[in-house]
Amino acid sequence: MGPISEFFSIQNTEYGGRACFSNTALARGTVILDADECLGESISYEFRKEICHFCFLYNYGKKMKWRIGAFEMEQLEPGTNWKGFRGAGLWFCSQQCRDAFLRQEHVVELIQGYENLLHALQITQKSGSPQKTDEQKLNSFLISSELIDRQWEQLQENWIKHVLRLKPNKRILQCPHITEETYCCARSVCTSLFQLKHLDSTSLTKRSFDVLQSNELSKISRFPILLSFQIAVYQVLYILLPPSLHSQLSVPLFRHIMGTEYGNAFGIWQAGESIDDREYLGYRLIPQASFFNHSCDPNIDKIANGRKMSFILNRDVQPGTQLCIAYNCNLKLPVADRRHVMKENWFFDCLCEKCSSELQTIHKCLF
Ligand SMILES: C[S@@+](CC[C@H](N)C(=O)[O-])C[C@H]1O[C@@H](n2cnc3c(N)ncnc32)[C@H](O)[C@@H]1O
Repeated sequence: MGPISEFFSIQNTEYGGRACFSNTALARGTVILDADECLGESISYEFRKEICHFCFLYNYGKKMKWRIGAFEMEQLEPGTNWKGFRGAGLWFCSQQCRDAFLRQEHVVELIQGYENLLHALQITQKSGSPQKTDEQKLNSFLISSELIDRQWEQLQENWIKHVLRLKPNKRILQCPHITEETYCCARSVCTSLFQLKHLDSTSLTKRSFDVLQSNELSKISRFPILLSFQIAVYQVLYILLPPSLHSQLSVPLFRHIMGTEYGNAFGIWQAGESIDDREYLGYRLIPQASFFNHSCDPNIDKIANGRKMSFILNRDVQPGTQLCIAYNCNLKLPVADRRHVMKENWFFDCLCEKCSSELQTIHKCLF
């Protein structure tokens, strides 16, 4: 994959896949990585108007003032009729953030994708509630990788072939009911498809994304209902993406996006509150920053500043030291509770140095 930073390299560990190790002795305060290239983000539906879509500012529930209107769209793409444009479900904290968002090359494709999804959500919301899903039944399936593969094969063999046989104007009828969750997830995949389409294939983000660890099986095994949810998101995108992004959508890429976002995404949190009190606002995927393992005694602090995420050493380290961050967990909890949080939220048994040594101590006391 090539180097990510001059300060560290990625190596295998015995306990938890790959991790980052310092190349030299490093001093406390060293910024070992500044990352601002996001491959996708998802803002929770209830907070969609309260978070700046560009810098992720959240101002204690205040609605963001800036939107994109038909006027801005006409400037971006003159000659297209933008009457009836709904703003693509985007809110910004300032004109600067809105303009920075609009300055992205080819951004009209992305806005068109968001707008289609928003339009479809609004139609579904007007048409009343969907048939109730039998969550209990869906969650009782015994999941294996073969079963997941089979479901996707069936989608390709049956549903996609059926849709392709229909006239384009009839395909919309095959779109599943869109919930707020489907909408948010589809939007996030839409962003990833857009970014991946326009990223240089040798860029660090692209190279990192390609080799991210997928947690598809562990997550779906824990919540089998997610398999049908993900298939529904795929169907929504298949029907609603504009042609420029539709051409990017394939089952393997979609599965990689969905499988990797779960274990690698960074939460977007309300700033300035304690870990137990702050609001969870959404998440974003920053592939080059996704090779840090978790430690319950992390030597790296992660600081979010607008779109940028900085990773800063909180102590001096020797060459070859593993550089770890803390995933979202209250580190003051006892070892069993911390490990429970990691298992429930991140689907792994934490084997960081602190947990290993505390577990050994408990073991020695008991036996
Ligand atoms: C964000 S990724 C970190 C990079 C990952 N190790 C890799 O090879 O791509 C998170 C995954 O790393 C592993 N991991 C991270 N911290 C760990 C820990 N303290 N104990 C065990 N596994 C860990 C888990 O498999 C987790 O799902």
